[in-house]
Amino acid sequence: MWRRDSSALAPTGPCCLCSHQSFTGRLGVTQPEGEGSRWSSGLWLMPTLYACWPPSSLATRLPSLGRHGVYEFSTHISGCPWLLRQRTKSAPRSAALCEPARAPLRASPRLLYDDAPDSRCSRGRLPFCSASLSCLLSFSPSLVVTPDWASAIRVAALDCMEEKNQAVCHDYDIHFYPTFRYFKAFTKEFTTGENFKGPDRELRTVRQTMIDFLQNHTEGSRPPACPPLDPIQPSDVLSLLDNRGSRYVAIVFESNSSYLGREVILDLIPYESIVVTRALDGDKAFLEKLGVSSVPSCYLIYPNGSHGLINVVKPLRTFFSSYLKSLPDVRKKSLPLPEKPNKEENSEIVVWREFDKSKLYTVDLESGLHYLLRVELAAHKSLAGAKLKTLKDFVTVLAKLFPGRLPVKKLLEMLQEWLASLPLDRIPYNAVLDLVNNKMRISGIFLTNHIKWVGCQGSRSELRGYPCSLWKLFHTLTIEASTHPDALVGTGFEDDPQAVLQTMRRYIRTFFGCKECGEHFEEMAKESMDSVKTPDQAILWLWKKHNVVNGRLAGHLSEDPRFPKLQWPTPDLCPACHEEIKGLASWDEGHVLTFLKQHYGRDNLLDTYSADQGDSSEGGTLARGEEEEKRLTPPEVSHGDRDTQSVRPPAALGPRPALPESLHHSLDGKLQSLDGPGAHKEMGGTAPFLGVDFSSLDMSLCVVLYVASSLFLMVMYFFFRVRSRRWKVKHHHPAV
Ligand SMILES: Cc1cc2nc3c(=O)[nH]c(=O)nc-3n(C[C@H](O)[C@H](O)[C@H](O)COP(=O)(O)OP(=O)(O)OC[C@H]3O[C@@H](n4cnc5c(N)ncnc54)[C@H](O)[C@@H]3O)c2cc1C
Repeated sequence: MWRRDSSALAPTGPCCLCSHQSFTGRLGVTQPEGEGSRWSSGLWLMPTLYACWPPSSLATRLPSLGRHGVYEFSTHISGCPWLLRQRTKSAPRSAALCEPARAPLRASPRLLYDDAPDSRCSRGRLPFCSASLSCLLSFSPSLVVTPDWASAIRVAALDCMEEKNQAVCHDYDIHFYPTFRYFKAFTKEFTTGENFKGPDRELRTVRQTMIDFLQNHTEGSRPPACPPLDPIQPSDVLSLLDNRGSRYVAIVFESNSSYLGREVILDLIPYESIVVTRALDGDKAFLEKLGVSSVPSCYLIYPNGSHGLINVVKPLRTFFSSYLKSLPDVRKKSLPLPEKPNKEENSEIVVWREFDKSKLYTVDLESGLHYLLRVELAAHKSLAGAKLKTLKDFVTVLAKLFPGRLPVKKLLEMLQEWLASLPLDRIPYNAVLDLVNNKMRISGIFLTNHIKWVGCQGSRSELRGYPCSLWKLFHTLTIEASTHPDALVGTGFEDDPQAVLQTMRRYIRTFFGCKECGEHFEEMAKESMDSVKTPDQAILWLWKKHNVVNGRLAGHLSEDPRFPKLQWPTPDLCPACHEEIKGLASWDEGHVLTFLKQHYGRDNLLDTYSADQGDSSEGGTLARGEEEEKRLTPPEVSHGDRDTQSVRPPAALGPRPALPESLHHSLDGKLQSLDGPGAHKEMGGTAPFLGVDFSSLDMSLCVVLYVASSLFLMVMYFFFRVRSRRWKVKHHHPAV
């Protein structure tokens, strides 16, 4: 039976890292497909104290984990069953695990997950919980340090409380918790690893120890992905200045004791077209010659040979890294995407639209709304019960809070009023579509009927798009709810600080085409949405959760290399949002809130690229020849069993790679059906009547004729009536 010994949990400094521990690991093990070809070093930590079980070795456990286990073991430096468990979601995470570990572990390396903020575990909110294993379990192991470093050094945590792990813990002779062990790259033989030797267990110390550990690899044994970390000499700097190359070279000048340069070097590992190196500040005359008056400073050599110091608001790691990552042509190395079966789709040309990332574009929000109302909802043949309620509430929130252009707002209001006045408890989706398409042709009501991404455009057609616009829409709604508190009066949502979040949550759960995303979001919502007590907290909640998703998806196939998933806003967008406490990057939430209100506020909305509202002839812009703007009107007929399945967006909508394979297949099937004959028939373009197709023009003429003939009949009626009266008066002979 395992036993908890809370007295032994006390953070007794170096004692927790006693040298007699041993812990094995073929960490620094292989990628599955490479079998030894790609190696990285690794660190394991043992954050909780529990007794261990009888011996067994990790090596003997590996075969039983199968290929998947080896994969987990290698890519995340873990063969830990709990990691597999986390992956397969077979066992729920236990929040209760936080509890026993709280106080005793206060001084442990809580900031190991500094780069993956989560409200339950992040610094400041639940500091005592922060070192508990369950918090660690919440994150992808590579995030425990930072995803950018993952190809050089990986981190995994092993829970010795888990019965399955106790044999391993015993085998490695783990007695104290947390225990950190380092395993060098290319380690083939069984080794117990190196113990962490540091003055404390703060994240900064652990991170710096990791850097030392990486640097201590000899030249040939360093993980291939890890760039040289030693400083270069002034003569090397001079030769770099003389040589023009095809990429940027950044040189961080710093003092001997600084780790900033090495951190920036590691931060830039996944980026191409840039090399980062570091030099020390020993030779003052040389620094003066370059104009370096203080350290740390970053000197940049541009591909065209020009060079100079870069200007950042604060000389901090995040600011330097963010600046370098945002240089023109500096991109995240792209991961090979699975080949698309359709060659024609492959050759699609994406027209690039210049945009300002500090602005919000109406066209993104409207394209998102178009997709949501005309494509995503179209997957549901009819709407009833909870589904209908979700739609009604969502449209109400949209109608009251959408900050965009008037014709779109009017359309949403019309839809909301119609839905609210419906006596029915089941409506066909087509009725909604008729309204969205404004078949009544009421002037001043209009929503674009095609996709055009600007701030949400991807460098490839399958990246970004709709999910990006959805995030932006939801952020905008939370801001509107906070800045216009009266907007929801009379809707039943007044005084509900969670109104937008809960409505969004239900929309995502019920209608969002990416089911997996919906499940992830639901998990986060369950965890902490209820803690939101004010509209401002709702803004911050969504911002934090979006960053959690960003953290989880960094390096994922769905990541656009041109728009890497970063913790947002980046320092260049909001320098005041970032601060450093004890060497650790952190957020100033007050400034973040101000920034979000400005960024997602009405005044920041740009109408550039938006469809001309006067041109409500559906697809005016398309007619102007922008080939990549596909109309996305689903067929009105044959919904079949679509009620239960999602219509996958065409290539332009993303995030295709993020979706599970099975979903791809079903969605592709739907898409093919959309591509079939008649699939692109315009909604409202023709209306069949007595077997004859009438065009919109025919219908309009009918209405005009109808009105004209009614008027004519009325005029005739009054004319004859007046005439008959006159005739009566004229021929009236009063009786004598
Ligand atoms: C609710 C929801 C859940 C999702 N879950 C998953 C999932 O589980 N798996 C998956 O593969 N994909 C998921 N997605 C899709 C994924 O999050 C991205 O939307 C998609 O990969 C496109 O990424 P992007 O680069 O356009 O940036 P996005 O993450 O879509 O962000 C769009 C824009 O919002 C701004 N932004 C970024 N971060 C923040 C922030 N923290 N706060 C405010 N604004 C910010 C930036 O300007 C950014 O360009 C989800 C989408 C949504 C709407």
